[in-house]
Amino acid sequence: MAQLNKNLQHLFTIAQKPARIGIGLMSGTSLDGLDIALCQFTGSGLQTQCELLQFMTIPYQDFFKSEVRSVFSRRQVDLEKVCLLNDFIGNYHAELVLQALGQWAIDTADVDFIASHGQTIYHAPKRLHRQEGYPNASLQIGDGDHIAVKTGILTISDFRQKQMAAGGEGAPLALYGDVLLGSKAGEDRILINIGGISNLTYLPVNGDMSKVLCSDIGPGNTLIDVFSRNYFNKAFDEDSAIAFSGEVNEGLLNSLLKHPFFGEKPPKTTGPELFNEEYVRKAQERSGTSHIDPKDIIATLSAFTAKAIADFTRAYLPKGAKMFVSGGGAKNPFVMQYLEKRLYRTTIADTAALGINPDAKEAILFALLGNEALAGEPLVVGDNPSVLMGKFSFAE
Ligand SMILES: Nc1ncnc2c1ncn2[C@@H]1O[C@H](COP(=O)(O)OP(=O)(O)OP(=O)(O)O)[C@@H](O)[C@H]1O
Ligand SMILES: CC(=O)N[C@H]1[C@@H]2OC[C@@H](O2)[C@@H](O)[C@@H]1O[C@H](C)C(=O)O
Repeated sequence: MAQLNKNLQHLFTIAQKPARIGIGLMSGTSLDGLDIALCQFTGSGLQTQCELLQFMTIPYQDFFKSEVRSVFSRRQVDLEKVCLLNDFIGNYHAELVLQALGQWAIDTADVDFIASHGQTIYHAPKRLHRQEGYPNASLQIGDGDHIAVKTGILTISDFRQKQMAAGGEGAPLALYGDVLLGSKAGEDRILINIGGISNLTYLPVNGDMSKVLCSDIGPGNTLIDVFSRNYFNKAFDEDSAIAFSGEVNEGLLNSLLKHPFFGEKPPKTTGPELFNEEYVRKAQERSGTSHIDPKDIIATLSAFTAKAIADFTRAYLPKGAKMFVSGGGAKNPFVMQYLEKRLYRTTIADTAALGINPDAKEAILFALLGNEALAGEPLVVGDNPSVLMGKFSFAE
């Protein structure tokens, strides 16, 4: 029988290891930086044991942010810039991985794989684009071959395409990680991530996979960030200082919540393609609040994030479930307090209570999906696409 070539032998060896070291990379819609999670895995599927060995977020420089923003969630872009950024981001993320490994004093040869989300630049489920004959679509850039060649580490990337090919909207992939790491028999749980966009996974008390629900909810920090930048020249509303100094405008809040997306049944996905500056401006026009104090806009947008979560929870999830929050929004006290007030009968903690670092959760998710791509079996969770995701890039 012919020998497997070197790449396939390497793949085979890693796939058969009893334990694997993997790096998960997440660059989210907030564009704050690259999250890098170094994880050790034993087993796969529902038997997965995952230990977070190291984690860091390397903040992006302003130049990089503005380059990405020039194409991010925009319908009209400089196509050459998209092409350049795809390779540039792959290369740049590889450099950041090498930087992190250097700081942790870990040799690249000790890492079995990198699982990279890339940078979403456009997310277009059918519910958004509504173009006859076109499928659900989503585009993540930051090419995996560049990461593999530059780091010398087997890289798995572009996870969302397979999930869409199998009928999904390409998100939230948190479903798979939350089921594998977050379920606990005897406890009704809601795992919620408040990043640029907020999403949640409901994990039922009896482990009934047909009842698991994972969906985007609406804006997380994205609108708060945009308006903090525009009006206050701040990347975000740190510790809700601006929101606490303003007042929620109920007219604007109601207008923001009036969009068919909120009435659509979950699971559903969204992004800054919908929840953007124009969305807010239109809501302001409709509610006659175009000239209110910018502090009140920030307070209202923070309330919008929290109320959308509370409304979703009340509409679709059983009372009494415990809520565990992750993502940067968990550090926004205005959002958290508003949520606690609206869901006063719900116990709310951050995912640290489950032993999951709330900042690292999404990067861990991708490491986990990489581990599954190597050694797992497609997970069956209700009607959700049951597939292993990710494309393999070899270093040589
Ligand atoms: N101390 C803080 N006070 C208020 N907000 C904060 C604080 N720290 C972080 N944030 C918010 O969290 C955001 C970053 O969140 P996170 O890193 O979870 O987003 P992301 O991973 O890019 O998003 P997504 O999950 O949508 O892809 C910041 O842009 C900011 O809005
Ligand atoms: C297309 C895309 O990048 N979506 C992100 C975004 O950020 C949060 C929310 O919208 C979620 O659907 C998803 O990311 C997480 C990691 C997910 O797929 O679970």
